[in-house]
This record gives sequence, structure tokens and C-alpha cells, in this order.
Amino acid sequence: MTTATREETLGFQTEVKQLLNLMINSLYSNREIFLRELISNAADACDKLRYAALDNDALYEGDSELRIEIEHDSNAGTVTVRDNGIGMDRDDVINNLGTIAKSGTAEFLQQLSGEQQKDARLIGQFGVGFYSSFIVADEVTVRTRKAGTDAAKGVEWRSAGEGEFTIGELEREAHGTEIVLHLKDNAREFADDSRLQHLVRTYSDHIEVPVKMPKTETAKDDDGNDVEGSEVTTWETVNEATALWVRPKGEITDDEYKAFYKHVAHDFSDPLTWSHNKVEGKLEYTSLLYVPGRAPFDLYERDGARGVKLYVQRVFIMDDAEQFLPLYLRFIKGVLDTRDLSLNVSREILQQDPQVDKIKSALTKRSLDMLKKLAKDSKDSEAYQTFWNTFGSVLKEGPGEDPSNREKIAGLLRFSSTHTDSATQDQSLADYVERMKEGQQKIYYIVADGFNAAKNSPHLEIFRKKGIEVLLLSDRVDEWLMSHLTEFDGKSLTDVAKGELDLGEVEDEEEKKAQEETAKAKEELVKRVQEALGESVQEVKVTHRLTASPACVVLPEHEMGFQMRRIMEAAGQPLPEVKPILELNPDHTLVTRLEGADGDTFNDLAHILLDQAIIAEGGHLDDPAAYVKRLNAVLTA
Ligand SMILES: Nc1ncnc2c1ncn2[C@@H]1O[C@H](COP(=O)(O)OP(=O)(O)OP(=O)(O)O)[C@@H](O)[C@H]1O
Repeated sequence: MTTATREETLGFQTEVKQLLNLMINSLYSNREIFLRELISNAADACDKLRYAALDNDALYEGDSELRIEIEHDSNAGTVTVRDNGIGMDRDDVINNLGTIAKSGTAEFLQQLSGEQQKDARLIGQFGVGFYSSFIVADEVTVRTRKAGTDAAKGVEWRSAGEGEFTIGELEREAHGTEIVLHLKDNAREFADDSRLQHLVRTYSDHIEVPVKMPKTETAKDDDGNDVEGSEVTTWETVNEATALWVRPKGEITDDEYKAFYKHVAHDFSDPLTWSHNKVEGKLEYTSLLYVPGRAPFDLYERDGARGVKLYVQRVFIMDDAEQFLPLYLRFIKGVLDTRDLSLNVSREILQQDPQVDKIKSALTKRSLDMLKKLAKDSKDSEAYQTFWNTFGSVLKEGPGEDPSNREKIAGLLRFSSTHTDSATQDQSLADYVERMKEGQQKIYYIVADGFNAAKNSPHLEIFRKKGIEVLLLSDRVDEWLMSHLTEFDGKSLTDVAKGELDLGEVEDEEEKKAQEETAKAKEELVKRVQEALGESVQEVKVTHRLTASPACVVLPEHEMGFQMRRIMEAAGQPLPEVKPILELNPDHTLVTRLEGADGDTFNDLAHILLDQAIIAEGGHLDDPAAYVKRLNAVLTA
């Protein structure tokens, strides 16, 4: 039954169809989330109207008591969620309920394998929103009108969630939105008073807008029987209806904090931790910040949503206010409510307001402290590790972006290391320092393209022999991180593949003397190799870093590392050529063989050693065919 006119049927964007399919399959056991999502959207719509009405009171159309109403009809099998918020016009409806605007969606959906498609957590990364209605409904009708427009400008949208929707015009007195779900046979349990009330209290208690449900009372006669025609229906508020962050900390339970997170972050898994603070004095604000338990699919998208929900004196101003947190904390979600900004603040004004910088720096500190506490409290639990595995590579952008908090961030970093030889990044710099050998003055690390390339690098041979720990770095951002993190706890951080090897006092005088003697004895060999390799190398040396490999390549101390070079070259950034230093292991049989060779064999062997060293470090040969040819010549000689 509909009164809509001039109906038109349109197709969903392909991504919507895919998402609907995925959701219906994977979220079956979490299906009650549909109600939270619809209430969340309705509350946002009320917030938006309140904000818009700051400038133009008329938008309320005489009805400024914002509210959400939930009704059901168990005979018809319907549930209705209604709000008197901002509403939508025809274009809004088509854009919001027919497409998904987030960039990267198509790629994300395509990447999901068959098994992953059934995994509720993965689809949850996406934020399911309005479309979750179709988990429980086989037909959804949306009736809406944008506040401030003519009653004739109402819109009706209908869909069975199967590829298309119908949209038509509707005369609608009330502004705001009404969503009617026609429940599937197996979901009719939701058309029930106590079930709905329970869900509202569980999921939406903290929403400031009152959520109301009808209560019908009937007068009784003296015998206790209903008096016919005496029914009176009143709308009762079922949620707490106070903004959660305004309430005193001590009165809020963990479950309430978690439920609020789900509303703010559009996530349906629990956060890892949160930090709720009221600040009074020079700055006046309340912040409630959360660390999510999983990454949104667009964490690395340039225009991915980030930032906090901004309120000024309890009035919602905007979502995703990114000016209050640095980029390297873009995973933090939450709310900021302040008295220090004016109600008509815009994104442009935020960029120039000095108060914003002050709050940003305070929220940054709060976030870092919250992470520190999570690390400390979770010594035995997995929470910090989950955080690190999920967001560690984002936090690694910190020391470069935010020098003033470098030490703090450094304390939060976790690495793989030769101490465990495991790809799990779970060792802190403080752990490393605690384990440093007597006489060791530096923190050593290696950067490679992959964990195995780092772990098996020839550069580590001497360190392993002497039992000196080396951090194994292989994330794309690692070299950039290390270029900004040169010190921790007074110890310098040193790349073992760059510059002269200096083990400090870990080596005794005798060892150093023996090395000098070997270097002298091999002077002639070094000269010959240098001549044979000519322009391909910067220098040839004898080394004592190696115990098992015949040779390795090293870069000068201040040169950009191999990993960063490859990333920049792949991004099309031309870089001046850098020639490696070739270091030879004087104790290796191949080097001894080289010493005894001459003519073409010497030349071939010298080139083979250089090329092998480049391969072992993860590099690409300029002329791989020449390498194979030389190797074959030596093998068949
Ligand atoms: N009750 C409503 N009143 C007004 N606009 C609405 C309402 N419900 C949905 N919308 C509009 O539709 C858009 C899409 O809603 P949807 O729930 O799919 O996603 P979302 O809330 O933006 O984010 P998420 O996918 O993370 O939940 C909203 O951003 C909003 O603009």
C-alpha cells in the first residue's frame, strides 16, 4: 500500500548489490544490529537538524522536540523506526540509499575470498549501516522529507534488496524519515515489545535523543476487564537519553562505553580501550577517545574517514573532524565536546583556530597515554598486541610527523628481533635495551623488503655469532621511521647494512688487531677485485661481519637505504645512482678460490660475488642473464 506517485525503478550500484549479498550471508547471527544501525542513523539525522537549525529556526517546522519513535505491528510483521531529524530529498535518497560513496569499496569487496565473505568481522570493517535492514527484512520502505522543504517534496523509496529500488514522490506532512521493515518470516520475533525495548536499552541507551515506544493502557472495570474504547496510547522514552560523555565516569559501565563506541565508530565489535576526560581551566572540553579492535578497510586510503565527532556545548557540529588528531593517530575514534569553539564553526575555521591546535596537542597526549596504559595493563593479555598488529604500521608514521612526541611514540613501538626470530612484532625498544650486552652502546637494526630477507641477511652473521640482538624491520614505512628515530634512551639506532661496522666495546683489542692484519694481508686481492668490478662498486673491502657468506653489499652511512630506494623507484621517483661497497669475507672458501684465480675466471667470480650479495640483500640485478652466464661458466669450468 503506497500513496507515492511518479514512481521510477532504478538499479543499485554494483557495490551495493555485492555488499547486500555479503551482509545477508555473513551477519545472520548478529542480525539484531539492524536496530542499532537504524537508531544510530536516526540520531545522526536529529543531530544534523539541530545543527542546521542554529542558523534557521524555521527548519524545525514548529516541532523542535527531536525524537526517535519505534513501533511494531506483530500481525503485519513490521517494525518502524521514525525520526523527526533532517530528512532527505530525492537526490539524497538516491545517493545515500542506492550507492556506497566510500572510495576503495569495490576493491575491498573484490578482495574478499569465498571464506572471508562468510566472516562477519570482515564485513563489519566496512560499517554496514542502513543496508543491514535487509538481514531481517524482505522489503524496506523509506518515507522521508527534508526539513524546510514543501510537504509535496516527500520521497518514498522501496526495495526488496535484490538489485533494484523504486523511488516516487510523496505528500508528507512531517519532516524527517520513517523506515518500515517488512520482516522475513524467520525474523518476526523482532516485532515484539519487550524484544525491541531490550535491544534499545542494550545498544542505544547512551544516545542523547530520546527513543520512544508506544504504550497502550486500557481502563479496567470493577471486575478487572478491559473497558472497550478506553485505550490510551502514550509514547514512553525507553533509553537513558543523556549523552554518555556528559555523565560522570564513575557512573558509566564498561558495557555502556562499548555500546557507545559502536554508535560512534559504526563498528560492531568491541573497542580495545578508551579514555574519557573532562578538562576545565584554560581549555574546556570533554573527550572520549577509543582504540578500535580492528582496522577500517580504508585505513590507508587518502580520503578515508578519520577524526572525532565534534560537538560544541553538546550540539553536534560535524563527523570526522580530522583537525584534532594527527594523521598517525587516524585510527582513534571518539567524541570531542568543547566550549572553546563557536557553534558556527566550519572546517575552514577549524584550520585556522589556535584553540584547535591546543586541543589537538592535548588529545594527542591523551591518545598516546591511553596506548601506553594499554601496553602496561596488557602484559599478560593480547590487547596491546592486537592493537600493534592492526595499527602498528600507522603509529610508525609518528616519529616523522610529530617530533615533539618522538620519545613517547618510540616507547610504544614494537619490533621483530633476532631475540625471538619471529615475524610477530612484539619487542619494545626498552626490552632491547634491557638485554644489551656489556659494552654494547648502540641499538642495531636491519631493514629489508620482507621478514625472511631481514632475518637471513648476511649482515647479521657477526651479530648472531656474538649474540648481539638486531631488530628485524621489513614494513614499508620502516626505513622512513628509522630516518626519524635516531636515538632511544640515549642509545643511537644503527643500521647494520650501512657504513663501517662498529661493535664498540663488544669486540676486544685482540680481535681488532687481527682484523687489521687480515685487511693488510688481503690488500692485493681487494685491489684486483676493485679493478675487475670497476664502476659497479664504490669500494671493495675485507670484512669481519660475515661468517657464512662470502660477500655482502653495504651502503655509505648517510645514503638512503635499499628498501626506501626501491619504494621510491617503484613510485616513479628518479633517484641518483648509488654504488654499493662490496665487502668480502676473507675466511670463505669462495674468496680463497678467487684469490687463486686469474684471467676470465677471476673476473667472472668477482662479478658473481657482487651479484649474489645484491640478490641476498633483496635487490634486482641490472643484467641477470649476464650473472647466469658467468655462473654457468664457472660451474662448467
Ligand atoms: N534516518 C535518516 N535520516 C536522514 N538521513 C539518513 C537516515 N538514514 C540514513 N541516512 C543517510 O544515508 C546515509 C547512508 O547511511 P548508512 O547507514 O548506509 O551509512 P553511514 O551511516 O553514513 O555510515 P556507516 O556505513 O558507517 O554506517 C547516511 O550517511 C545519511 O546521510
